[in-house]
Amino acid sequence: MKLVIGNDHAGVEFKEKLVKALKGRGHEIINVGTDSLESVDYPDIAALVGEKVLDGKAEYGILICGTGIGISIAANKIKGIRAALVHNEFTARLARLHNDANVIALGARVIGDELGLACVETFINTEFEGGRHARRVDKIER
Ligand SMILES: O=C(CO)[C@H](O)[C@H](O)[C@H](O)COP(=O)(O)O
Repeated sequence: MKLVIGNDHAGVEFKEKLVKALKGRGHEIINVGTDSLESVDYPDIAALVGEKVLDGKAEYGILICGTGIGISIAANKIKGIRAALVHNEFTARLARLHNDANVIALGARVIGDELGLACVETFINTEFEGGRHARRVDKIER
């Protein structure tokens, strides 16, 4: 699957591990995050990831900052982006099943490497359930 990943300075190490693991599982990764520990502003990264998802260059986006909070707030300002801050496999699954989220946000200073990878795999492998949830997602979009 084609995925776009973006991170700020707080998420460099976690991003590197995640990218390595995802590539190892056959995914194609577009990296628009920083690879340096020098401070950058997470809204700029959220914008880059949002653009790739909306352009169809990637099926899903992955966003990483220290907590996942700032970068998900920023991404959710972009029309058409539904970013879910996820802390476990349950919320990763529900973000797709019920919310049709197209971006997963993770906190590098919150989540462990293995759990973060499991969350991403669960997220990208879960289909939107539609039905009553489609009506609600439509209302969000409007
Ligand atoms: O978690 C974040 C935003 O929600 C960011 O990744 C930053 O780490 C956080 O804002 C702290 O910023 P700092 O410049 O690294 O102190």
